[in-house]
Amino acid sequence: MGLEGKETSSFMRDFLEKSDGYGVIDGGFATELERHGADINDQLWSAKCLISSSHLVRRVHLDYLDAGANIILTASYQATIQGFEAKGFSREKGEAMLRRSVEIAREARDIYYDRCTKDSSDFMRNEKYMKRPILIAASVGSYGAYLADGSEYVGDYGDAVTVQTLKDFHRERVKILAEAGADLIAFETIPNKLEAQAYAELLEEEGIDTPAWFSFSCKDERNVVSGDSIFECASVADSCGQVVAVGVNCTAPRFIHGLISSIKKATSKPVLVYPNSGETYIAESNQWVKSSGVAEDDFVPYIGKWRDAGASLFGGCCRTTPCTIRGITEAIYGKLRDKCT
Ligand code: MET
Ligand SMILES: [Zn+2]
Repeated sequence: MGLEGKETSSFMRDFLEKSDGYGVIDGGFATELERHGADINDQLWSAKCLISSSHLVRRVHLDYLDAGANIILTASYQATIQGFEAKGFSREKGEAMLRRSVEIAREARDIYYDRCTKDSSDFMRNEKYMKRPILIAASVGSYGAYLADGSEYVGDYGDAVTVQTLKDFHRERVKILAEAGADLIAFETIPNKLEAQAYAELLEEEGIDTPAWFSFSCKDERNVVSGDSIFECASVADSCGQVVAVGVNCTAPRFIHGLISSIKKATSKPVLVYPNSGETYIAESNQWVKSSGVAEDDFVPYIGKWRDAGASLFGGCCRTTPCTIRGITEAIYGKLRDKCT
């Protein structure tokens, strides 16, 4: 049975209230695995590490928790039953790996809490902060991410792909992740309105009671990568009862301020932003390149401005690191502490 509407809608607000009004999301996950030497140049991308490097997945989760994140996303972004099957795994094994992604993140949270009770060596000596609530968000990448050709940065699936195609593609995975014990489902890097509609219908049809967030990848201050307007996309998220936060990820920092304003016009749900480093992904060469003439790898100084514009949850996406997240934590909670004293 689904949660009562009120319960779902207050989920994120309750969490934010317990976290002094703001949330810190983790940073780039796949790119951080890569920085640790993982070879993820693969159709499964970060999910390849679920097969043989769960220790590294857990380590990256822990690094983000140590940096102050209070929401961590699982390594399931590009983990799909179809993708595992294409690699020769049985359906059961594919499903087990999806569940495993949630389990590893939960293990990291347990280890983190356990360590915090024994050790207070970090800058977060504040006991209240160390015992902060931490949410595990099961990451769901778009259909374009499964295609593994950079489609999530283009958003044009062609006429043959309909809402029904997308619902059928995502259905089993979303059900498994919802039942695996995640606190919420993070629909990430959504490239068009069609996929947002598919997710909304799917959540409704399956009566999924795990709260969800919808996060879009955008190409400028007003439009998601397909060209659909962020206002319309955020409106789809707004009308879905299970959606507890709406925002953007894997988008250049320079567009974030304008995007927050557009999203605020479409919804009163909490707004989340976790931009990438501002570099552009080139699918053919599997490389990230600097956008011409713009230096913006450090967006931490803008966090206060984005907060003033109305965002409540902040983190990083591709090519951001635990160092970025530490900066965000200090920007948010440092300021709040000043306010209280
Ligand atoms: N949570 C995913 C990651 O950081 C999002 C990737 S966006 C292409 O790996
Ligand atoms: Zn990203």
